[in-house]
Amino acid sequence: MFVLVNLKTYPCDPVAVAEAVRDVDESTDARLAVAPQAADLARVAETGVETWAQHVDPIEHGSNTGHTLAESVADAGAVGTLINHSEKRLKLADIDGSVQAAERAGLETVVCANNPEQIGAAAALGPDAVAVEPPELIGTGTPVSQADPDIVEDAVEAADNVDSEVSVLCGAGISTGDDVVAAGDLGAEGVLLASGVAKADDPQAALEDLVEPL
Ligand SMILES: O=C(CO)COP(=O)(O)O
Repeated sequence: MFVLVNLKTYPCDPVAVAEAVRDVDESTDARLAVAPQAADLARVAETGVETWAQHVDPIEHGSNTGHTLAESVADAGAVGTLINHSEKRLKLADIDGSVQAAERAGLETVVCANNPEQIGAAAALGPDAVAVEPPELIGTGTPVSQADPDIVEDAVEAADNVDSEVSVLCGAGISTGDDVVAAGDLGAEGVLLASGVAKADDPQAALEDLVEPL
């Protein structure tokens, strides 16, 4: 299983969480990674943890003030990027452009979507993976893999119908090892999660619990 920890703009210490993710990664067969804010990418990557961006824009080098260039994200040490997170939604054409920009820069891509119908559309754009995250469950602590298992199974089917090479992750409310196991049982190859680790008093202990059954 792939466990991708999105730090959003939570007031955690990104380097401390990154070090915890790195240390737990060494003790498990699961693949762990962390997605800090763009401004924190370089110092997070310096810890040695697998580092992802939260977003890249559908642009090239040039006059694009305030945008996030995929090549700069890669130069800062990221190996992948989220695209179209529920909290950073893009137009379809821009999702397509961001996937192309990420691929141009050698970044792995996970395109997020709200439901299985959108997952099918996202898979058609050729990312490495898609992630289904029902917005109403994000940050609630109610895990999608238990509260809405159909949405995960339907997302897996929708992606498979379009392109069987595209992996499916799920996210929202996932905070325990049981939640991750349930996601895997529904066909997901990984989970996206945030508050369960980024807002935990002890992020390392939260991560150890998450990967313990994997
Ligand atoms: O949005 C998410 C991950 O990208 C999910 O957030 P929570 O794990 O806090 O529900």
